[in-house]
Amino acid sequence: MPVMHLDHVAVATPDLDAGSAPYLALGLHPEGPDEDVTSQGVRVRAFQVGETLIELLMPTRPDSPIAAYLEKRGPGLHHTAYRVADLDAEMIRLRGEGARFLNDVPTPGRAGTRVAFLHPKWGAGTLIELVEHPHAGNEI
Ligand SMILES: CC[C@@H](C(=O)O)C(=O)SCCNC(=O)CCNC(=O)[C@H](O)C(C)(C)COP(=O)(O)OP(=O)(O)OC[C@H]1O[C@@H](n2cnc3c(N)ncnc32)[C@H](O)[C@@H]1OP(=O)(O)O
Ligand SMILES: [Co+2]
Repeated sequence: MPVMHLDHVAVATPDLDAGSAPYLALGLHPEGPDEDVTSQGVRVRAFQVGETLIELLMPTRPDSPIAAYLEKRGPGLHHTAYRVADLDAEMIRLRGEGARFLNDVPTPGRAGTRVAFLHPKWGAGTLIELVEHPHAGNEI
């Protein structure tokens, strides 16, 4: 069984500056510049907390999954993401356990990562993402 590591906790917000306020008050600082992830229609601002990031996600187009989430549920916790060393192998393993992925194949994520999402029904009511980093960060 692979070791899992909490890579990030994602929060949906309609406004990155307003959404940042609680984290700045907690004394956290953005990790680098905001990043547009065009494949997902989001702009991301990340705050490092230990080995985990809080990622604020703002939609950049109306068909973004984050725009749909904000419309239905309003701002709040969107998903948790777990770092894996080999995403393709982990997708095969989890499919063998009956997991229901939303992607057939990995898609680009933030900072050069490859990511895949599991359906919230499979995640017992939460959206779960798996993340593979492009370099040594995979050694977990
Ligand atoms: C920054 C880039 C990248 C990274 O590097 O980390 C990202 O994180 S991108 C993040 C945004 N991208 C995604 O979320 C992609 C995967 N998501 C999706 O495909 C869809 O959002 C979804 C999960 C399939 C939902 O799509 P939607 O059109 O809203 O479908 P439904 O309304 O039918 O939802 C089905 C079912 O799931 C519940 N739901 C939806 N979103 C969530 C959620 N975030 N957490 C928990 N549950 C969720 C929804 O309420 C429905 O439940 P029922 O009503 O009981 O059927
Ligand atoms: Co994510």
